[in-house]
Parts: sequence; structure tokens; C-alpha cells
Amino acid sequence: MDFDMCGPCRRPDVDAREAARARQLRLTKPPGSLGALEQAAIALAALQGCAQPTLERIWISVFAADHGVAAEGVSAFPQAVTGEMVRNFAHGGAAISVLARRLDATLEVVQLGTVNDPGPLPGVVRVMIAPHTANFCEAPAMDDTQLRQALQAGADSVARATAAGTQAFIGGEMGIGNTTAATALACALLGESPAVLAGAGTGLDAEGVARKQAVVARALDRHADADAPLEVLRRLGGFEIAALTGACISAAQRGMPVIVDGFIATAAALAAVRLNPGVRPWLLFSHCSHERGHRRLLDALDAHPLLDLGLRLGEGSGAAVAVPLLRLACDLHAEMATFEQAGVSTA
Ligand SMILES: O=C(O)c1ccc[n+]([C@@H]2O[C@H](COP(=O)([O-])O)[C@@H](O)[C@H]2O)c1
Ligand SMILES: Cc1cc2nc[nH]c2cc1C
Repeated sequence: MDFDMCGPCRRPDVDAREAARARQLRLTKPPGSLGALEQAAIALAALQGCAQPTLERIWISVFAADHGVAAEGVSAFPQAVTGEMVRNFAHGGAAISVLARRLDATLEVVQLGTVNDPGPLPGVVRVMIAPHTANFCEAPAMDDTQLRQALQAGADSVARATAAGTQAFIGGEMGIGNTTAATALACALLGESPAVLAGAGTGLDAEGVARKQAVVARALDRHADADAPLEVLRRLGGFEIAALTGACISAAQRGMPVIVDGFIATAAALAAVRLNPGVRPWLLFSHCSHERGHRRLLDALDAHPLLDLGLRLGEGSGAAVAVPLLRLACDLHAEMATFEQAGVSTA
């Protein structure tokens, strides 16, 4: 593996943060009145190391992979959809395809292993680890080599994003069954019960959610001896989840802000923070998903996402939807007049 997961992360620029904070206080508005938009501009200033941040160049990597645990009947959709959606991403018809075009963002798909393989496609990077992970009710989801390949795939995407001059990285995912893997991972990392974190995913009914809770409970029982975060990720994660974890760590090490998407992306981000706490300042949280456990995961990361729109799609879509807001936060920060410039009286 090229990148060292435990290597130091860059530190946000404290001077740029203070300069941005001071500028916010001079802009023609009651202090704090732009709420989370002020905080976003200040955070971006610290991460970009400049008092007036911008967010023009966005990179989106969607990591796609299948899950052995899908055999337990834990998704409303068949496993073939993962590979079919890879083709849809490549043809430009998925939600994230539309959002990437509107944002002028680069979109790449990283296919890490799908049962249904559409074959080579434009815009799809093939890192075929295996057709799917093992069913973690019966065995560890990944072996050591597979875990390292997946972590490295995420770091490689961040390397491509960095080479392209990207200002923020979005990691999306696609994988039938991956809310079950993310739930199991989150339960193990937080010491939380499946009843609290397991939700409907792509649209399970109450009976389906109960089955999913029982599946996660069995998996937690089987892997109860694992407590180190890397081992928990290996046993209960997935290829795309580990790639997202690798991407978060590598981004923080390179000084690249990450806009975190929904439930699965947040579980991967939590694993990244547990593996390397220096990752946390580089994570900007876009939205709270409709998925049951997401709020609990966000709380564990002390995260206050910008949006709560009832989204539950994945693909990086919620993070992409937050980009226009972040761009507006930067524009307000850069272009509003100060009290002095506008001749407006202060409090
Ligand atoms: O991002 C979310 O919060 C989210 C919530 C529910 C479902 N998803 C997406 O739905 C798929 C997993 O759902 P499931 O029911 O197959 O576990 C996967 O492709 C995810 O991108 C995503
Ligand atoms: C159609 C479909 C699209 C998706 N995109 C992300 N997860 C998904 C799950 C399904 C089922």
C-alpha cells in the first residue's frame, strides 16, 4: 500500500480561520445572522488556507461494490442493480450524473467488484477486487489484501482529484446491501444496538427492517472479538465503504476538504476518524439522510450538516446538492460590503 493510514494529517490554517471570522464580523449584517453559511465560509477558509475561499473545482468519485450479506434478503432491490447502476452512471443517467454536470464537477466511478459486470465503460475505473465481499454473518467481509486494495483505491481517487486541482472531494457509493454493512460497522464502532441504527435502506417494510436488525445482530455476535477499528472495518465493511474510509484519510493528509454524503459515507468517515483522528477537521457534513441511524452517527462525529431534505439515495448526491449552498457561502463572504465600505452603522 502506498499511503500510510496513520500518517499525519494536514492542520487547518488557524490564521486564515481567524481572518475569515474577523471579516464575517465586518460584513453588513448582524453578527451570526447568516448562520451555518458563515461557519461554512470560515471552515473553508481554514481548510484552503486563505481568507476568501472558493469552491469552483469539485471532484466526485462514486465507489461501487456488492455485498455478500445481500444473500440474507436485507435490501428491497436485487444485487444486479449495483452493476446496472455502474452502466447508468457511465451513460450519464443517474442522479449524480445530472448533479455533476450542473456543478461542472468531475465524476468518476470506481468499480471495486460487482456480481453483474457491465464491462469496461468510459469514466469507470476498474479495480475489481472480487465480485462481492463475503457474507459477514458467516465470515469476515474482506481478507487483509482486499481491505488494503479498497483503502488504496480511495486514496488513489484522492490522488487523481489532487492532480486535477480539486478544491473539495465528494465520495459517493453504490452497493445493494450496503446500508446493512454500514449499520453493522456503525454498531460496532459506537457500541450501539441494531434496533437503534438499522433502517429501511432502499425501502424495506417493517418486516424487512426487523430481518435486517436480526442479521446485523448475528454479525455483531460473530465478530464480537474484533474491537480495533481496522479489524472492524475488515470484518463488517465493504469494498466501497473501505474505499471511502481510505479517501477521507488520504484527503486529510493532503489537505483536501471532503464533503461527506449520507449514512454509508458517514459510517466510512467515522471509521476514518477512529483510524486517524486528524481526519475530522477536513470533513464538511452535507446532509442528514432519512436513514434511521444517520443522526446518531452524525452526533458521534459532532457534525451539524447543512441540509435535512429526507434524501436517502447515496451516490454522493446529498453532498453534491450542498455544493451550491457552499458556493453561495463563499460568494457572500467575498462580495458583501463591510460596514465601513457601505457607511452602515454598527451595533
Ligand atoms: O446515503 C444514504 O443515506 C442512503 C440511505 C439508504 C440507501 N442508500 C443507497 O441504497 C443502497 C443501499 O440500500 P440497501 O437497502 O440495498 O442496503 C446503496 O446503493 C446506497 O447508496 C443510501
Ligand atoms: C435504482 C437505485 C439507484 C441507487 N443509487 C444509489 N443506490 C441506489 C439503489 C437503487 C435501487
